[in-house]
Amino acid sequence: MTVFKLALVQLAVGAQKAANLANARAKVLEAAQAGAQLVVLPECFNSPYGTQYFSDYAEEINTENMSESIAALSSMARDSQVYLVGGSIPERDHKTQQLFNTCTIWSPQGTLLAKHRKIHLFDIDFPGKIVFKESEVLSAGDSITEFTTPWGKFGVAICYDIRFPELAMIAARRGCIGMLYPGAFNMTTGPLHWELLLRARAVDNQIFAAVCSPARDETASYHAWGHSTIVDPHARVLATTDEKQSIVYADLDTDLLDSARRSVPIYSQRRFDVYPDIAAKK
Ligand SMILES: O=C(O)CCC(=O)C(=O)O
Repeated sequence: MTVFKLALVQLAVGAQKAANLANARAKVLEAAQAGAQLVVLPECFNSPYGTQYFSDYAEEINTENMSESIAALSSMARDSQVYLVGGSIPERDHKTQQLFNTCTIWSPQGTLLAKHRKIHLFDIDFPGKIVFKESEVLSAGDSITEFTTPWGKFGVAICYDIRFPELAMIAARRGCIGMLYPGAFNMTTGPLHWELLLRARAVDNQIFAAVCSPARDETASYHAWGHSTIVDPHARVLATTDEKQSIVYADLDTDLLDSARRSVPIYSQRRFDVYPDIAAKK
């Protein structure tokens, strides 16, 4: 049996970047103190969420010459000795000047393990409820992201990416034991789909899945749903919260992967003679 502790930091995020970074650092250290070995921060944790903010808060991701948020992430991983999925920040590509919504993933030594640029941009028009068009300012990433820990591999994707089951399916079939999603759903699609999508990704693939939101700020232009949640390979909710700043913890037992897959053996029942295996390497 291998058990490790996952923590989701549902962070209160405001307009001051330095305060957001200091708060993230304090909460990551608190999670590590409580025994967490893998910690996730929310989507857009260094800036308020909104297309009007991305350019002002954007940073280049350069480990040779670290900018404010990148240096903060590296040192919070190192000082707390955890694997850190660093939520996301608006990234400015040095060469093209394009902006991306990007998650960086850090080792307990503070080295960059991987980076995920949000692949599916959040462009929705829910009449009378919410219109949001990330593509007005952001460009989309074009690669699938995973990283390795002592407990197994994890796939990473950002918020709206969770609606595209292919990413979790590919990660799981390539051996990932879980999907980690920094996210920031809203007051319309949060109650409708947040938990449903997370549990669907888990049950489809019999993996762990977790989604980490910012806390809700009623004074901000975007009201995040909150409710950061961790589910197991049976798609049971292991831990969740409300809309306020908090840390959500769960002990993940990797034996559950085998037991879920033995009980409902979809891994050996797939019919790639009838439909293609989208995870097959071309
Ligand atoms: O898919 C949704 O309903 C919300 C997605 C979102 O908020 C995002 O991608 O940032």
